[in-house]
Amino acid sequence: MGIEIVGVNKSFGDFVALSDIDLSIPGGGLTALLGPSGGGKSTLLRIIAGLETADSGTIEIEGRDTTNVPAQRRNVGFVFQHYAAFKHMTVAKNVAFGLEIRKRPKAEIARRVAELLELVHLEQFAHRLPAQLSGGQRQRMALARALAIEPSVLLLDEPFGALDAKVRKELRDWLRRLHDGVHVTTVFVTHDQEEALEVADTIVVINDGRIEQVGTPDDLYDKPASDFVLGFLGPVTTLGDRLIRPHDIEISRVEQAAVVDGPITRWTRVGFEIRLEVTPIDTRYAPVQVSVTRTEAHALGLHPGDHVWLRPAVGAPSVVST
Ligand SMILES: Nc1ncnc2c1ncn2[C@@H]1O[C@H](COP(=O)(O)OP(=O)(O)OP(=O)(O)O)[C@@H](O)[C@H]1O
Repeated sequence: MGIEIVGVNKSFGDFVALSDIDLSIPGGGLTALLGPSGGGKSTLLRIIAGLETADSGTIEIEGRDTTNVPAQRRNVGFVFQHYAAFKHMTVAKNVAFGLEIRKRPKAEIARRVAELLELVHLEQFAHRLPAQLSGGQRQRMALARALAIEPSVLLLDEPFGALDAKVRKELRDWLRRLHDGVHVTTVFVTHDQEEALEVADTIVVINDGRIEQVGTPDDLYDKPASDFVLGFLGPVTTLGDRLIRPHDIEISRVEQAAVVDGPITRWTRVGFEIRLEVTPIDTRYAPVQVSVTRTEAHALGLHPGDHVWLRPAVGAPSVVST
């Protein structure tokens, strides 16, 4: 059933943080709220959790209207970027905490904690203190703790944001696998488009307090609804009067039907990729950035200064430049 958000607005003083948000988050899926800093992602997540109240609108979680239900009764698990663990308690005690305050039988708690620690691959760290874990291990403990109460939804606010790139990458693969095993409706906030494209089933792009687009990673990548979405998911350039990705441009050294033509005025090698700038002879148009692999450049016989003809590759997504 998932989460139904209808007509949510939120302002802080004069500042509009969220404007008329309507959103259905599918049950059992992994949904990313993606957008630039300050766009309103965390505010929306906190409203779903009940940590913040909307000025208007309703929130339904798994078919139950929770708009006026306090956070602790919404049955949500929440993980923040900087997880506040109980420093004096062992990892196992931290994970058990939610079950202990719910006064579950001791044997059940012990069994559940063992299961959860296995799930997050921390079995051998059960008796350590949080300070004796790495950042990535601490976030995994936070997830185990959030999952302990068997929440109907799991809400993650930049859960890997404070970790270095390599650990982030490992944890995002791990989160995907964990979710494939647990299937709890999960919503996570990220400003990293690669993280969202790689991990999520559904991506909600949020900018300036509004939803720009909702779709699968393929939908967003192949059919961006706006120049903002196209630009947010990776590098873009202008080709004539359209925005397009630099690797979606077909380049030719022989004259062909083209949007623009002109000399290669810049040539930069970055690993396997060559980034070119072509300055159109038609001065109404801006220089175009084109990306080709070294193999392609070689096959096409391209060199700095060559005159080339550019057009969009067949099926390449593009939007009118505004
Ligand atoms: N309690 C508050 N009081 C005043 N302004 C707030 C408050 N909480 C958030 N804001 C403002 O609302 C806007 C949206 O914040 P929010 O944290 O939701 O954005 P975000 O998209 O999650 O960005 P980030 O990735 O930087 O956290 C920001 O401009 C922020 O300054």
